[in-house]
Amino acid sequence: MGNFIQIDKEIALRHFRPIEKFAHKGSQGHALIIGGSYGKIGSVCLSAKACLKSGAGLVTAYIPKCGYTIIQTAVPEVMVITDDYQDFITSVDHDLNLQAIGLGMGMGTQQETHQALFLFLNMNTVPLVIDADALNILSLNREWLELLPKQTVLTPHKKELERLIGAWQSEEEMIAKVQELSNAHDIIFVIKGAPTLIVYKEQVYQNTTGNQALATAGSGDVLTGIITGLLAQYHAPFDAALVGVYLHGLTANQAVEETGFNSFIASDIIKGLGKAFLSLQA
Ligand SMILES: NC(=O)C1=CN([C@@H]2O[C@H](COP(=O)(O)OP(=O)(O)OC[C@H]3O[C@@H](n4cnc5c(N)ncnc54)[C@H](OP(=O)(O)O)[C@@H]3O)[C@@H](O)[C@H]2O)[C@@H](O)CC1
Ligand SMILES: Nc1ncnc2c1ncn2[C@@H]1O[C@H](COP(=O)(O)OP(=O)(O)O)[C@@H](O)[C@H]1O
Ligand SMILES: [Mg+2]
Repeated sequence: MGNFIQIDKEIALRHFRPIEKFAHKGSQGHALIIGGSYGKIGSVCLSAKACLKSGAGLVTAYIPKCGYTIIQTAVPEVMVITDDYQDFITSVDHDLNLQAIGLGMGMGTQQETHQALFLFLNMNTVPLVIDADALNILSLNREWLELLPKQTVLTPHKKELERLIGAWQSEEEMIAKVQELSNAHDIIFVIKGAPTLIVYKEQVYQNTTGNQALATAGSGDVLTGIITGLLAQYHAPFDAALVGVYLHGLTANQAVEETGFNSFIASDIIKGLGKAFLSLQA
């Protein structure tokens, strides 16, 4: 591993913005989570709940109709807008006043969803966190990177990153290719792994929290929700990514005494966020 800036408690504290005493849900920002398809609505439930439990004031989920009862039952605090189509997203229409949007989890890569993403990116100006299938669709339409707002946060795991930038022979080559895209489009990359790296132009940060308990379905969906929740609270995108990655991993460090590495699931990250936030005090 190169000599990267280590994301520890001191660094995370420097980039963290506590909630003010006289905050109200309107001042804590409104986030939109866009994703889901038949059989993968859970990824949006996880992401939306993580977004709320990261302090966002309001969270709305934009999902296909099949997920309506599921998410309203699973996460009653989250408001819902449904696509016209039953099983996957075919257009993204909303007239909400938003501070952050997280998208891609469980979205699938149907042709109609490609079109929906293209039209959405052409009209969107809200800060974005892009994950999972939205990344996979971007990989098939690389020219759409031009449409992203400045300082958009991308959160690929290694396979999603390979689809986006092509294969690499070394970590140095991977980082060089990522920095090229980061500089060209003003993009923040959260390269999820063990450990996770955050690359933004010339800067490379390495997370110091997390463990193999996180190798479980939905843990990346939860991270997208956490980063989107911090972004909705007016953190700068880089700060939201850095603090989100730090807290996400910290929940695993703090939980394994009880769960072990095997019995820690993505919902446990959400459950552990309170304790992780409490640790983030001087
Ligand atoms: N409850 C729900 O609704 C859930 C919904 N989910 C949703 O499912 C969608 C697909 O997400 P996904 O990451 O599973 O699929 P995809 O990108 O095709 O990767 C598959 C292949 O890529 C590799 N690979 C995977 N991870 C890697 C890693 N960390 N590091 C390195 N390599 C890695 C590995 O390939 P292999 O190594 O086997 O060649 C694997 O076979 C997405 O929208 C997500 O949000 C999930 O979040 C789960 C819970
Ligand atoms: N062995 C590990 N050590 C530390 N973090 C891990 C490990 N395995 C997975 N993770 C973390 O878990 C998350 C996995 O994300 P992802 O593959 O997108 O999950 P999903 O798509 O199922 O939600 C990433 O944040 C990654 O850094
Ligand atoms: Mg993922």
